[in-house]
Amino acid sequence: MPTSKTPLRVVLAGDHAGFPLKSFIAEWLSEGSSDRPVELTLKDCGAYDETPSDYPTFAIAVAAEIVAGRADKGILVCGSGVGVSVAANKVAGIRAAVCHDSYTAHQGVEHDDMNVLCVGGRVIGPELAKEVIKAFLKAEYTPKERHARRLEAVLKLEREGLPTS
Ligand SMILES: O=C(CO)[C@H](O)[C@H](O)[C@H](O)COP(=O)(O)O
Repeated sequence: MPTSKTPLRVVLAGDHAGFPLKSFIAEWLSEGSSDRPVELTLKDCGAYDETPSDYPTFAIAVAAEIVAGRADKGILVCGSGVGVSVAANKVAGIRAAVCHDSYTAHQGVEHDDMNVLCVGGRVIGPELAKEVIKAFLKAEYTPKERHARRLEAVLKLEREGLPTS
């Protein structure tokens, strides 16, 4: 994670169904926008128009940036947020969730170390999306013992699969 002096590295992507909202988000978070919630750099991995496309492509693009250490947090947009979250969560190291309210968006980071926020472009409008994204980007994981214990159990499941007994 960045220090207070380092900009947050954010990666954004979405399919055709998410394209209108993703475009709005990209413009809002772009360099030069006066309204950005935190210091950040933004990488936009597409889609770049509403030509029908497949959401796993974009979940993979965002997950790859995070797993490679080139981004700190990701934002994915599809029709409902579900497709991209299901796909992104298949990647080790990704903790993605659909959030359409700001409490879930910040609590998911604080308790669960969520690193990818998924939103549905056919579900929420741009102003609510801004509130949700603002909460997500500003939040930091709180390494309390109970959160760390639960997160470690999740990471063990990711590493080892289901317990045999
Ligand atoms: O929203 C989704 C699933 O919950 C998907 O990720 C896609 O965005 C959606 O299925 C696209 O729908 P379309 O009918 O192909 O436009």
